[in-house]
Amino acid sequence: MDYSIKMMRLPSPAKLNLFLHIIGQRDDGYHELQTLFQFIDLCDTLDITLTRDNALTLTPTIDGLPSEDNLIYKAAKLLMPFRHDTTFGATIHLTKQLPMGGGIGGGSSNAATTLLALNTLWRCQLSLEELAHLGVQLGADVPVFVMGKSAFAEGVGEHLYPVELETPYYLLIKPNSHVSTGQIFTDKCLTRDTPPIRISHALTLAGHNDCLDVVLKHYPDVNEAYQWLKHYGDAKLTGTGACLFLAFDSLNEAQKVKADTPEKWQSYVCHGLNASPTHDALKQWIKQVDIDDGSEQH
Ligand SMILES: C[C@@](CO)(OP(=O)(O)O)[C@H](O)COP(=O)(O)OP(=O)(O)OC[C@H]1O[C@@H](n2ccc(N)nc2=O)[C@H](O)[C@@H]1O
Ligand SMILES: Nc1ncnc2c1ncn2[C@@H]1O[C@H](COP(=O)(O)OP(=O)(O)O)[C@@H](O)[C@H]1O
Repeated sequence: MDYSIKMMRLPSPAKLNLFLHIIGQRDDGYHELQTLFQFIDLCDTLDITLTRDNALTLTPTIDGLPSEDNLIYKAAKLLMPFRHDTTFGATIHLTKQLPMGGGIGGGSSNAATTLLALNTLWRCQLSLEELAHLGVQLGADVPVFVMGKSAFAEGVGEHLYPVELETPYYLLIKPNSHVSTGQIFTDKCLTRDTPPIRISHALTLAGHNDCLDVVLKHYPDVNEAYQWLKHYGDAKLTGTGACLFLAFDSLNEAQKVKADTPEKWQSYVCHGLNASPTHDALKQWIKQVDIDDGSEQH
């Protein structure tokens, strides 16, 4: 297989936390969670090209985020020691669509997509479990994107149990606030003692988000959006916010509520997914490269 001048375009999806229970706190201050992750078909796009210059180039620069701090760059750096050939480098172009810092995991998803793409292009041959283990150093949400399946998660999000969930349409609303995850987890009023549930109950339980009350208290704009969305059904917060979501059986119903959404908030209609589209696209790419190489040899 000739990977010498290969270019890959992969989607990098967002996630929702359908519920997020805080069941305790570790000695190092980190909170023990039980959460249900589902992907949605709202995605960034990464164009990754293999180079032979042992360098990493990331474009464009995101305002206020130096390239070295971008999780894409950090993920690529982590994988460098595993390259088949030390001349391998990469250029990566990010087309950002996902709102940042909204609890939908865009940065973690971009990191996971980078690990998956470069593992193939650089012929590192790491297993998904090994990539997830590397990725958790960058953020607790990276492993679920690496593994690529909707999952019930425990620990800080690294113990994953794949599950098949219903796949409704969602209306996703991004209030204008940027919620600080650290601030929410250090709030004295945060509920940290939700009784643990068994995985067998994860799919039947309505579930809740223990961060909701604290986020609503600190961020009036999120509170306003939540009170508004609640009129239409069981509105939920994803992660530590600021994004809110509501499930619908039909696309039409979701679009109707989107049309009513005040313009001051970004809103999106999307579809729940049980498998990450990154993995589907990567499989397609590998198949295509095999076909191309086969036809070149004849
Ligand atoms: C809450 C979740 C749920 O999916 O998602 P997001 O809202 O970020 O999407 C994640 O677990 C977010 O994990 P992660 O992305 O690693 O958190 P960071 O932003 O690095 O955390 C910022 C700070 O929050 C605290 N923190 C974070 C996670 C956790 N389980 N317990 C904590 O106490 C720590 O003090 C940490 O330094
Ligand atoms: N590629 C990236 N995309 C988005 N955010 C990134 C990226 N790399 C680093 N970050 C940083 O991570 C923070 C959290 O981003 P994101 O994953 O979008 O939100 P959340 O963790 O709330 O779901 C951003 O505010 C930004 O500073």
